[in-house]
Amino acid sequence: MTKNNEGNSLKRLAEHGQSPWFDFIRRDFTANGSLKKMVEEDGLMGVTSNPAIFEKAIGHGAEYESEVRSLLAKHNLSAGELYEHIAIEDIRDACAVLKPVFDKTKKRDGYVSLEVSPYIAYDQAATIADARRLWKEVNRENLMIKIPATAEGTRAVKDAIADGINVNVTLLFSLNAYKAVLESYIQGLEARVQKGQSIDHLASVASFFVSRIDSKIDAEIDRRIAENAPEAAELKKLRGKVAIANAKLAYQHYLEVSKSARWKALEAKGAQPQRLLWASTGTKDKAYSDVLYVEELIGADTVNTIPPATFDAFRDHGKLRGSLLEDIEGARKVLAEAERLNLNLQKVTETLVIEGCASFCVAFDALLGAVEARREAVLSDRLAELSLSLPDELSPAVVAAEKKWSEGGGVRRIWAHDASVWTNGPESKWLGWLNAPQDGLAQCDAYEKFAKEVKSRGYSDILLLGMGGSSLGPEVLEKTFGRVSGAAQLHVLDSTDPQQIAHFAKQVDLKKTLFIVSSKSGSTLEPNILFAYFWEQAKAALGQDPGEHFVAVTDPGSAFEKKAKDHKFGHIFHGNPEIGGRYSVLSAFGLVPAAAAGYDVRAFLESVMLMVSSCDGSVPPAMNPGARLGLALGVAAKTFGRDKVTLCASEGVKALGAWAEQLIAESTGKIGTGLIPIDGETLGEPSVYGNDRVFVEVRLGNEPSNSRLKALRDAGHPVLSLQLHTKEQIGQAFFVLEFAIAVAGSVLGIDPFDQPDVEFSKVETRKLTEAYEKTGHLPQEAPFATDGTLEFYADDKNAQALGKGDAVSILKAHFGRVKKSDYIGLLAYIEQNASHIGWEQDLRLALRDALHVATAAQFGPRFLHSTGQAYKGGPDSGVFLQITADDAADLKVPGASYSFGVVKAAQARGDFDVLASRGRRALRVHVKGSLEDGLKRLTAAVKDALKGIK
Ligand SMILES: O=P(O)(O)OC[C@H]1O[C@](O)(CO)[C@@H](O)[C@@H]1O
Ligand SMILES: O=C[C@H](O)[C@H](O)COP(=O)(O)O
Repeated sequence: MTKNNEGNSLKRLAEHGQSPWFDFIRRDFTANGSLKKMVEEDGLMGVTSNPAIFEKAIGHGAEYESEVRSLLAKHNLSAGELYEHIAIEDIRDACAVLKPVFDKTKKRDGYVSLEVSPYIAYDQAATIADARRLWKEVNRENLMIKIPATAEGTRAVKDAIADGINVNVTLLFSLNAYKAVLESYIQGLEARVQKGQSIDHLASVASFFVSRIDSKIDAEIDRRIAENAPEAAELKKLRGKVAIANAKLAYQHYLEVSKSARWKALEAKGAQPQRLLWASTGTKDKAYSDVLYVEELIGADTVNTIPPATFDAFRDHGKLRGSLLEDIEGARKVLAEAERLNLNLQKVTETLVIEGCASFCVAFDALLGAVEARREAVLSDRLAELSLSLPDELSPAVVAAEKKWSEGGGVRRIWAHDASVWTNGPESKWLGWLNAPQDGLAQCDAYEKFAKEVKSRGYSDILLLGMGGSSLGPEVLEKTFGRVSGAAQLHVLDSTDPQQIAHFAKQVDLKKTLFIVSSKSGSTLEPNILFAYFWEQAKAALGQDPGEHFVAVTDPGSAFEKKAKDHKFGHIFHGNPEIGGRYSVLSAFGLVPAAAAGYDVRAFLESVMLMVSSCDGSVPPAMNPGARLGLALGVAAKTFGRDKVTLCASEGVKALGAWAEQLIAESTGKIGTGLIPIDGETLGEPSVYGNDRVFVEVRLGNEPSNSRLKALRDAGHPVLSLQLHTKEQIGQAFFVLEFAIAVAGSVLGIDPFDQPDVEFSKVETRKLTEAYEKTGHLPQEAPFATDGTLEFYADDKNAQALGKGDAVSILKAHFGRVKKSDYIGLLAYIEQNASHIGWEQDLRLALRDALHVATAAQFGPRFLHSTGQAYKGGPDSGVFLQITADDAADLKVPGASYSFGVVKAAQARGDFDVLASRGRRALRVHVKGSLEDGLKRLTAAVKDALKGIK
């Protein structure tokens, strides 16, 4: 059929039964009337979008900026949510412009297509769920949901059609795939008919891609011609021919099915055919006509979605003829020839689907990354910022890891609770922390009511009793925010040291103290015995049962919950059993003490939610602070041996380090691997560090960055900086670090949510306290050497390695065992007070500066619930000096035959036994008599010993 080639060629496509659609969308184009003009003047009958098209529009179009700003002014939205708001609005606007076409053509044309997330192209259930969601959200009858024609997508097409959703099936390249798609469409219609539902309002197109096939096949032809293949001449003849031939045969299949009795039956019930839509019709090879893939594919009951340049070109010089039915035999020959010449169209089309899905994912990543960048710019200093300064060797490895995570959907899988991110173990049961801030906001009324009540009761002090995750978070909050005027002072006690307990008991006014006993499990020894002690103290002070002055924070059904009920506690707050202790700060374990101390829990959580959204599954790893930080930490440790995570925080948020220590060590330090956190080690010159360090800086406001960090950066050490603009953003730091450590755990190949080695010390301790209960004393032990008031203890293996000399010689032998990339752990079972902290600092810095290794300065038993896991289960690079002492005074544990002093001694010995049983290099020094004198002597001996170590 030859037609007169005059007038607007685009408009005249209709004469051949073909509908021109536009493969483009952009807000200003719709808003300024350009789209409408095309409808009116060019006979435009539909619009298609895809992730790449939206990437170009939203990612680069300035017109979206104000919308991002106004959306964020009203809600906290993630990049994914922002994108969807914007895209849906664009799609709806275009739907409005096309609605007259839709009405005029009686639902045949006038559609606007929106694609499901490209990330789920191989997941039938997720695809259908996304299709349903988008269909509902957009809520326009002239919407088409685009679904990729993977095997899974093709199956989802049937479900979507059966649901009454208009579908545009995209990324179709092969005849076989097309046949399956058409079958799916028909089955979907049949399913509706069977259910007695109407089918006359439904529309579907099958987007058959054209130019991409030629690009692939032509490239192979060119390669073989360049290699002087003997069949070069025949190959050359196929250039630019295969895609069109392939499309023509697809159309033949369409015509055949249209004639079938099965189809006629549906047609009789009002079914519209699933038209073939020629996609990818922009000319990629400049050697071909710029309207090639329009001119050669004109035929009845088809659509061509044309990109802007091709649209203009066709309007300008496109020629019309009914090309689609021309020379079908010739098309068959082209394909047979391609087969004979081994161009392997089947393989090419399979590859193109995979590549198509992958490239839409890349485009979507770029789009979401661009939206996230806009979001960050708008939120500005309401959001903490992460910046990574990575040395040359580490940087590409981290970028590669980000790419791998992007391709593997790691972040999305975390949010989907997919345990295969880690070891495919029980991890999915420990991800409640991801939603803790949101859950906390939902419970804010209860926290606020509690806060009011605490205030109205006029407490002077709040004493929190707990260990590890139950104490470290509240401690950070107290040290960071301090006392709120008019509210009580929060104290956190996490020790069995009798001096320390007595000190706390003296510090508070027992009559006006609210006690918070925090224990997830409810079975941890320390909070239980501390509760027993302070219950008695409060009772004596108040002269009555003090139940109403006690609050429990514990997981539902725990042993402590029962105790709290029996003791008629004023409040019992439940934790979430799907959150481990070290991940619990943004749940009741942090929020209850925060509320009691008068902190604004709601504002705090609202700020955290901004970071939650930054770490969302929609934010590509390269832009996602949680993923970036975690990948940098994981890769630095795993591939470059930089496993000493050296924490360095501004004065105002310095307390964060102790919390981060537990998170890092207990989460990652196991099965011989892990990150070793180093907190509070004053920064030194680059010369005192080995290449096993990564520095994590947490900066607050305008507090200057530690000047030494610059020298460290210059010396090639990685510095990962988190800039907090306000103290409140410490909540954001909690979340981003939690996320990062989960990611690092994946890189290390471990389950970051268990703590397999902690239990061992508890067992050893229990054995010792039980022995005490029976015999009235701890099992005898003898030092292997004594020097004045310093007694040295160790297992046989360590003792033999250290010899029986004086303190200096033993310490020299012990620290002489330190090798490059080891770390030293000082584990002091003494009161944690300013003077002892200073003493430990002095000693650790002397060790670091002499031996150039990382040093950890800890107090027992507190660290047992924190870094203790890594010291036992992590890499065998620790050299430990345990310090114990005679207690100047002791305190009885009510209801037990032992005292706190005995518990502490048993804990130290249990800890040592496990270190020794793991073959760790460990030495215990016990100070007899005056502790202060003994500590001085010990420091002097260590310093002397260091002089003799090369
Ligand atoms: O809150 P709980 O159950 O008393 O546990 C306290 C701490 O003890 C540990 O289980 C380690 O012993 C930590 O993981 C936890 O934070
Ligand atoms: O639906 C339309 C397709 O997404 C589009 O035509 C793809 O074209 P391309 O191959 O030029 O990317």
